[in-house]
Amino acid sequence: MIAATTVEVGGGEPYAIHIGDGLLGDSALLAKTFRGRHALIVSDEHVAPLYAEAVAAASRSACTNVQLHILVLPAGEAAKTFDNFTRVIDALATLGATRDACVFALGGGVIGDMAGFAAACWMRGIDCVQLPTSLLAMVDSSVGGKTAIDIPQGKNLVGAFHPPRAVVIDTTTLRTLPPRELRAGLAEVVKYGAIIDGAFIDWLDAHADALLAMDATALSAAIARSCTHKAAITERDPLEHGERALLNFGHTFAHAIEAEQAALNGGWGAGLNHGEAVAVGMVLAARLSTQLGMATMDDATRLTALLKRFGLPIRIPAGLDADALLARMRLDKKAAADGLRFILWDSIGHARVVAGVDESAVLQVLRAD
Ligand SMILES: NC(=O)c1ccc[n+]([C@@H]2O[C@H](COP(=O)([O-])OP(=O)(O)OC[C@H]3O[C@@H](n4cnc5c(N)ncnc54)[C@H](O)[C@@H]3O)[C@@H](O)[C@H]2O)c1
Ligand SMILES: O=C(O)C(=O)C[C@@H](O)[C@H](O)[C@H](O)COP(=O)(O)O
Ligand SMILES: [Zn+2]
Repeated sequence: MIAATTVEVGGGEPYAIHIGDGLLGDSALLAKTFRGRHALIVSDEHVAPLYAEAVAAASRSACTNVQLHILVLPAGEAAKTFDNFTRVIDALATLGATRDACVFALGGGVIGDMAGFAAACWMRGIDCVQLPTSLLAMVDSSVGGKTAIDIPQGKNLVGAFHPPRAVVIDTTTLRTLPPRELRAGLAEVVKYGAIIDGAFIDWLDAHADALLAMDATALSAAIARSCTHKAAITERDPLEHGERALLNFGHTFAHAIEAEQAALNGGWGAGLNHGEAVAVGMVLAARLSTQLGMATMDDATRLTALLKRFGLPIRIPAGLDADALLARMRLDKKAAADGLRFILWDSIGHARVVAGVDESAVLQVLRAD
């Protein structure tokens, strides 16, 4: 049994991130996060059969007259659509959810983003408690309040900032997570080391085998350190006016890869998943930093080696065209009138926003892969 930890997120809308074993069944904890009588548990077809009943039981014992519904959506990136968003809204309407209602987002980042967006929109904003069950959702998507759905033109293009009421991370749910999804989550863990915590990269190097073997102590430590970074950055800059953009390291490339794969292969989720695309994107961002004379090639090589060790892809998938990827990047949310903005680094652990990046340098990096 690993000792439970809490990371507090301050600012205008403070909340707590609870990390520990078995927390989904902790009715006293759920009672603290739940104000009203209506509860909608939104989950997916893989996660709901495993964990939705535990959350429902805890909600019923937290509030004896709770009106509760469990909505089960298809799993995976292809489900992060307007249609499924509408299904969440319909479920809230059918439940008769009042302003003190709560949406419990039980699943990976897809469910967290989509259910969170519905909570942001219903009656202009009701509580959303994030109950992440994938490593990626535990270390990244459940914290910070970015919610969204995908549209054919790009990832997360329709969404809102809506901080959760609380985040409850039950680390025992990782026991059922498929290995590929564990590795995808490790990509976003590596990201924190890459952007602001070089010592974390040393730690990840030293604990890579333990993490891949699902060692509970190593995983809990990685989750807590990642959440602490994400909490601190999003507390200081909740709406991405500045520093928060660092969390987008690798994402200009990753989102272009994900969108282009979707266009060529018949929908979102084809090919690399988000974490895998971020791994490739971080390698490309590191190489672009070298190309622009900001950083040495040694740092890019070290990052690439760590991602490879975690079983993550490090190259653009075959068949994706460099010009098509560049065109996708022009709709990146960080782009502005002065052109593309990338998160690049001076060295491991020292990233910054770079505006007005020359497209020819980007193309050179894409073509060299
Ligand atoms: N809002 C943010 O700040 C933020 C941050 C990072 C990523 N994201 C978004 O998150 C999404 C990716 O999230 P993801 O990687 O969790 O993908 P996901 O939600 O598709 O989950 C991955 C797969 O694992 C399954 N799964 C999840 N937990 C499980 C468990 N405990 N046991 C068994 N199966 C389980 C899911 O059913 C799914 O098939 C992307 O859409 C990405 O854009 C958002
Ligand atoms: O929280 C953030 O800010 C991030 O950028 C975290 C990213 O890992 C995440 O993929 C996010 O959804 C990307 O945001 P977007 O604004 O580029 O869609
Ligand atoms: Zn991401």
